[in-house]
Amino acid sequence: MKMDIVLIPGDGIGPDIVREAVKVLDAVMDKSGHTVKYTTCLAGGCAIDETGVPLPPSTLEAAQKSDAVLLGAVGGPKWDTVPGDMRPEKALLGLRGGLGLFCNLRPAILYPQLSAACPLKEEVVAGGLDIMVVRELTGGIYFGERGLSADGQSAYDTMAYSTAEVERIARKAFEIARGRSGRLTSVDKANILETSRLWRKTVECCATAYPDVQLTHLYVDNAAMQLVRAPRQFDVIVTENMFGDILSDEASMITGSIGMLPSASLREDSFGMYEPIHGSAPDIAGKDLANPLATILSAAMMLRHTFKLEEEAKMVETAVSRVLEAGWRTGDIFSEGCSKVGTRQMGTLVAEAVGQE
Ligand SMILES: NC(=O)c1ccc[n+]([C@@H]2O[C@H](COP(=O)([O-])OP(=O)(O)OC[C@H]3O[C@@H](n4cnc5c(N)ncnc54)[C@H](O)[C@@H]3O)[C@@H](O)[C@H]2O)c1
Ligand SMILES: CC(C)[C@H](C(=O)O)[C@@H](O)C(=O)O
Ligand SMILES: [Mg+2]
Repeated sequence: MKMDIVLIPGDGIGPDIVREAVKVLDAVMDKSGHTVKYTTCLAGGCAIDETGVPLPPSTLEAAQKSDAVLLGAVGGPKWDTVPGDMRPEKALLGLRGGLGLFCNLRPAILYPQLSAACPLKEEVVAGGLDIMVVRELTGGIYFGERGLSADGQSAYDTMAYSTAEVERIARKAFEIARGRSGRLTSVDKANILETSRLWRKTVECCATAYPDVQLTHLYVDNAAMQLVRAPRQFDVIVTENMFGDILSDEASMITGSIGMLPSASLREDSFGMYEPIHGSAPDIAGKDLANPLATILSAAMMLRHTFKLEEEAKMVETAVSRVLEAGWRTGDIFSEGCSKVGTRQMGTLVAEAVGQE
């Protein structure tokens, strides 16, 4: 198979971590005989600096023509004062919205080797943790009308959802839950928000087609609390855009670090954009300190979801597991008795472990 992949390294640690994921993808190509063509494109702060806009039309076009996109991260203090519509983060919304990527999968898996890096008590996570957060990605408050009054003294953002938008993400979540333990938690704020009441009603309607899936509803504040009290009660969580953003950062820390959580942003066909859930981490950018595993695991999700190469995806995940088993850790997941490595060495170790017997 020939894969046409657009790379968008972005800002901060973005280039560091994408470089390591490419190392690992190349190792997979060597072992599997597939071939890949990379096209590197600008988005985010670096695109503002080069072209004056966060998402150059050429980047969106290249992404549209490709099979899949691997993105690092965008943003940083340098661009924090630019007007809202021109911020680096707008590039992400432009890509997600422009490519129609409504379904964001964020798997929070606690590798048994990383139990010491999990901040929760041992007994709370005993038996492991494997939660799939299904986040609606092209609607809600991120994409609603917003504004600032002329005198700068008031502002608004609008959260809007249609039944159709809720239905398509709910169906995805039910399908995913059906393929796992059959438990689905829908998270909303139906005690306050009209959009959440529509969300809940629509999810309930969808549920009738999935009698084998056990559906429960939680308010988002309770869900945030339950995630640290008893995270093992969750299997698949489905929620709207902003709640999913916040809950996935929280879930990531239970797995040891935000540097461990990959994501896939999907639509109905096989195209996808893959990125770690964390940001550009300006505090550690360019210092060889970033954990590249979330990006490497995002590349594994790309092999699985876009290219349907399950075996190759598992090769990458097994390689990560083996490197952790051997005690190698970046600073964010380090614990006593382990060996500390930098971004580059972690990438090299995983690439070397790919396809090892
Ligand atoms: N998808 C994206 O591109 C994305 C996501 C979130 C934030 N951002 C942007 O990134 C910038 C920084 O945001 P922030 O500080 O709130 O969040 P962040 O995720 O960049 O960093 C939060 C903390 O986690 C650490 N961290 C993040 N990724 C890490 C990794 N791979 N290895 C080790 N440590 C890691 C950072 O050092 C920092 O201490 C902002 O401009 C924000 O808008 C972009
Ligand atoms: C940078 C921002 C737009 C983005 C989001 O909120 O979706 C990020 O936090 C993420 O989780 O991917
Ligand atoms: Mg986020």
